[in-house]
Amino acid sequence: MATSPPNDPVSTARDLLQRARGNDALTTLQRAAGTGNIEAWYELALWRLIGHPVARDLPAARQALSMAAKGGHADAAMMLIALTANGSGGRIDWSGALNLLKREAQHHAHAAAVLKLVNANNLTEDGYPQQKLERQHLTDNGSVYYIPRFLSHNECDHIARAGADLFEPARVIDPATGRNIPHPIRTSDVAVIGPVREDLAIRSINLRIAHETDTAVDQGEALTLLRYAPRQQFRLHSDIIPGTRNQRICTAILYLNEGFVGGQTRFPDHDLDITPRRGGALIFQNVLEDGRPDSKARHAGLPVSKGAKWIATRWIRAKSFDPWMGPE
Ligand SMILES: O=C(O)CCC(=O)C(=O)O
Ligand SMILES: [Fe+2]
Repeated sequence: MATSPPNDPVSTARDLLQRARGNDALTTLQRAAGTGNIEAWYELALWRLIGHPVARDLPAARQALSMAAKGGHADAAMMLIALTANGSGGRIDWSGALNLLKREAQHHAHAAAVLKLVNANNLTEDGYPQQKLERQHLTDNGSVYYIPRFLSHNECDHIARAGADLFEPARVIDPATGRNIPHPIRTSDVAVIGPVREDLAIRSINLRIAHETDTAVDQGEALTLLRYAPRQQFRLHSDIIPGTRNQRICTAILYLNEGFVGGQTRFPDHDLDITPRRGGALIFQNVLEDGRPDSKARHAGLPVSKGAKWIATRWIRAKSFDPWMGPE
């Protein structure tokens, strides 16, 4: 049965795409965008970000987001602000992004909430903290340490919300069969808070992690949200990636909640169990001074037996890491 043709340009374009008429789809959107249709600009921006059905072009994506944002598109504005701050498709520009957010906050409640989170911190003009936080060394050589007041409770809630709609069960490709199978080690649900979702509250947290670990912010992989339901766990493992040229030198685990049963982070070789406390950050080195993997850094997220455990992990590489490239 024939369906009646959709009458808005975005639906029309998507419909054309479904029928493998990519060029017509693009023309439809570009025409609509030319008449000031902000949904068409937004859709064009998404295509440029995703890299389908057109090539990925981050500067062009930002241009399109800017057009949509100027017309009042709230999601486009938030994405533009994220990309401006993290330097996707342009130079890193915290203060430019903050100015955009201040303007946006006058019209949209979500932007106002993010601005409030950012303003609760005393930041440099590049968005970094002014000083380091109090830390507790858990090993003699300082390879594992804990920062009890790393996040405010509002920041914990914000991180949890920033990725919650993206949760999916952890999976890996089975090398034997090539099939996508449940992850044998990590049974939690995972959600990656990538560069497009790195709003200024998330960005300021990523900058804080860089500051505390004496690393450059672009060494960090995207902040990843993990949620463990009862019986879920992260079995004993090392965060090291075998054979990579850009090793995960250290890891920051942010504890977003408490009140569940179980779920401690255990380092068997240090005889260390860390009980998650809301707002705390556990940071540890995965490599020795000479850069070789530290076998004692292996650790586990013990099974949760009651309630849900929420954390956010940032794995930090030896050199800069491009969040727009897939895993190597
Ligand atoms: O859940 C935990 O406590 C450990 C998480 C972990 O090992 C990781 O995210 O790499
Ligand atoms: Fe780990």
